Amino acid sequence: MDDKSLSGDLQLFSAESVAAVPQESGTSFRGTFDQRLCFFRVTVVCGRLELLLSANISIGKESSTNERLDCEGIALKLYFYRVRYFVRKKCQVQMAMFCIHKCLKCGLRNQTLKQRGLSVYTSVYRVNEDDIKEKLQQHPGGSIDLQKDQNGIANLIINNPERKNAFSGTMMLDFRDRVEELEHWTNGKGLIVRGAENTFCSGSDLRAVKAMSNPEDGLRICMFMQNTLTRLLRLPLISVALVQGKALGGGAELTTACDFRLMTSGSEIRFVHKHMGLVPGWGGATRLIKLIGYRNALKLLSSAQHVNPATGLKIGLVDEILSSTDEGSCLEEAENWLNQYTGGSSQVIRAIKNVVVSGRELSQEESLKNEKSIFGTLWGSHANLKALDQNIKHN
Ligand SMILES: CC[C@@H](C(=O)O)C(=O)SCCNC(=O)CCNC(=O)[C@H](O)C(C)(C)COP(=O)(O)OP(=O)(O)OC[C@H]1O[C@@H](n2cnc3c(N)ncnc32)[C@H](O)[C@@H]1OP(=O)(O)O
Repeated sequence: MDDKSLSGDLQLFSAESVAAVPQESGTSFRGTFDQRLCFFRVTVVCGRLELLLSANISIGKESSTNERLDCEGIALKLYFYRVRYFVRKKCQVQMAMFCIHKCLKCGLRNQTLKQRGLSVYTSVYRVNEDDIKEKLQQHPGGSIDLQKDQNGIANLIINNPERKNAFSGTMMLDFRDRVEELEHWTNGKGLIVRGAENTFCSGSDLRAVKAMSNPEDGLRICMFMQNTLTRLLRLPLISVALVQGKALGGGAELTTACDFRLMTSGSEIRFVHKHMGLVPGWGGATRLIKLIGYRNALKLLSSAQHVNPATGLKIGLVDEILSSTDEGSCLEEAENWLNQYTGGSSQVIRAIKNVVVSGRELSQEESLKNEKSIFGTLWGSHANLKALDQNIKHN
């Protein structure tokens, strides 16, 4: 693994961001830099506030403006787009520019001065994660299991069958850790998200929900899960939710954080939030609208209706109805379905996911820039040269 740790002081140069960040607290950062991908993940710490940001970096030689700083002969420029965070009141920082100094112990000098990185996606927030971590730890049960195979396909398994795979507190923490592990899995191409023992997931563990039913904890859990599911959706892997049995509440929301959904006959997806006196809080409503449109999303959320495979297919929530129902055969079917999209070089598959996600999440201009940058990483690459050598015909 090429990752290097960085830490140091942080200077904020955008007037807007300076105004938004609490000035009384020292601002510092810690982070990791993936040298292979030129991808930088950093947690900015302002007192009790923590922002989790990720970006690629462009390395150039000029250094004159405020946003650039010459570090050991290499100017670093980090752009964080649309940084959103919450202190007591909501703040939004547009285009915060960070400059890093005294931190380049990682030998960036030896890097090629060529931009090779992944895109700069909008960042996700992370507020007082430690506070909620302590509380989540008090609600144990089940696990989130990750199996990665040699072909670049992983299985992420929600494993708490005694409670129909409801998410206990520790499972939420596990889930975040497994997603982080996948973020670092550079050979990966595809991901199947499924539940143990023939059912998907019944949402949050209601015992934990009851114990943390105050609004403060509710918001913290909501942000924690939004963060993790956003990271899941942005993984450079083609992901599929294999829905067997029931996907309820948070479980239904989880299906929307995958690129595709496959359902077995007899299974159902159901946004039961209305009946719980709630709306989705794990980002499920936001994603659902993108998947099935405003009107269909409004219908599903306001009726809390059961979505069976046929309805799911009709409204575009579901991509395929699987013919098998037993666990092993379903999994095999799901793997075969996914293989249609994950064949070939992992670099290319990951790049495809990258440009598609950035096309959806970024402005047209930002996405075009990202596409150019990703294109630049592939032009003349091994896969590209090999294809040229083979003189392929596409008829
Ligand atoms: C909506 C907000 C959202 C969030 O943002 O956090 C949530 O996800 S809240 C949770 C929403 N989900 C539910 O309300 C599910 C409630 N449970 C059911 O509807 C049913 O249990 C089921 C999931 C449809 C399964 O029904 P069935 O097949 O008949 O099995 P059982 O009912 O006997 O369940 C077995 C066992 O599992 C326990 N269980 C199921 N789901 C949960 C859950 N989410 N949290 C805690 N425990 C759950 C169920 O209580 C049974 O246990 P015992 O009663 O001890 O036998």
